[in-house]
Amino acid sequence: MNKKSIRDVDVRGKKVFCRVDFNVPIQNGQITDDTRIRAALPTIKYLIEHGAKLILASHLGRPKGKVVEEMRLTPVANRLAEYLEQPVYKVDEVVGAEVEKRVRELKEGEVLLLENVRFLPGEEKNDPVVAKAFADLADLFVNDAFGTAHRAHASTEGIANYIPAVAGLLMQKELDTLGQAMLNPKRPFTAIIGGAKVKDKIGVIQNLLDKVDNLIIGGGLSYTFIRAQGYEIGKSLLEEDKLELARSFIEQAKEKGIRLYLPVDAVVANEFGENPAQVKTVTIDQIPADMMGLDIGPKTREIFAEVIHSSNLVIWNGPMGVFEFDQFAKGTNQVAKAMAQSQALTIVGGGDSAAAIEKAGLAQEVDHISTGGGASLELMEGKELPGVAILNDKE
Ligand SMILES: Nc1ncnc2c1ncn2[C@@H]1O[C@H](COP(=O)(O)OP(=O)(O)O)[C@@H](O)[C@H]1O
Ligand SMILES: O=C(OP(=O)(O)O)[C@H](O)COP(=O)(O)O
Repeated sequence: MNKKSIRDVDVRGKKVFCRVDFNVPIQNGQITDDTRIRAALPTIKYLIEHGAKLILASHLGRPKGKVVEEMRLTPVANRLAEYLEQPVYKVDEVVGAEVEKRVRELKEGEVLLLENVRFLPGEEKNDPVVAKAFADLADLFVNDAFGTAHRAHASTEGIANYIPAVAGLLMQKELDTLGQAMLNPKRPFTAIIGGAKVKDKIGVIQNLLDKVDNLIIGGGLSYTFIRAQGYEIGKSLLEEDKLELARSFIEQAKEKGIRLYLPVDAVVANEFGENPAQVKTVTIDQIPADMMGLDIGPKTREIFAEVIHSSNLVIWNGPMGVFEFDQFAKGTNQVAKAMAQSQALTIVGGGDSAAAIEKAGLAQEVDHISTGGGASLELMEGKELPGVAILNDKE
């Protein structure tokens, strides 16, 4: 990495604004997977041990510029305090007089966590006023939020226009590991894309088509492709305005000789939820009009696992189904298992995919779990991430 890191600067006695990605899944006020909090610990501990006055900032979910009570970072502050075995002071605001006062009171080695930065409308707009307000709190900006490095927001990019900016240890590790894997990718190279952020992920497929040998598409994302193939998908997730694009990807894959694998069967339900009244497995051309696909079916699971076993590099981003509910977790679990058993270099990216592999108890069996889904995909496509580009270069 040609960017400066926290090891290249003196942080003692300095106020350090450290952007982390604490966007963890929370259900009923409880954190269900804290991988991202644990991943940020090396940087946080380094800064504490080296005498920084640490201001931590993160987003949680997509509150769209408004205060959403369930998206406060309080449970995160509590969990972090347990890991650090020291208090994590928490403010209920992102900027303002109270925040400034608490920052002034910070002593070396103490930690203050700001409220969810996306409560401010200016965060995602990368409003210079907000970026400057963040910068005014600190002497140094540390970006350790790899999972959000593909967003040019006030706390990930804008702030670096005003104060010195360096990478954290997680950011450095992610960039080095993923960069290394993509330098000379082992072949056959397989990418598995799933999940629900269709709009975000469909774009990366264009570039992946120039890199991979096999492309597997599952999860919510796959239904736009299944529809593009001409099948009825009932009430399944559909991104209508991406149908043309999906069609063109199917064509391009054919022309380029890339094997594109889409689900051939699905587990469908009459409603979205843990225990729908009707659940059944159907072939992909038989999805009833009043049902929705919530997982890949058994035949698809088998095919996807075979492709994984025959590859030498596999990147996986996004669950194959609504894995949060056990009866729709089989596809995701089978992919996780195949990844774990594979001899290939295996890289898992994304909050939910990481949570799924953690939940399956297979986290130790893959080569790298990236804390970024969209970010790792964009990096592997060859794009420069705005939250990295803005950091100070090594001299
Ligand atoms: N068939 C489906 N229909 C609706 N949602 C789905 C489906 N398959 C997966 N999902 C949902 O996708 C979400 C994860 O998507 P995404 O955020 O894109 O993944 P990641 O965080 O791994 O990048 C999960 O909450 C999961 O329930
Ligand atoms: O969870 C995240 O991304 P991911 O789902 O691609 O892993 C990051 O925290 C970024 O969140 P965002 O996609 O709402 O900007």
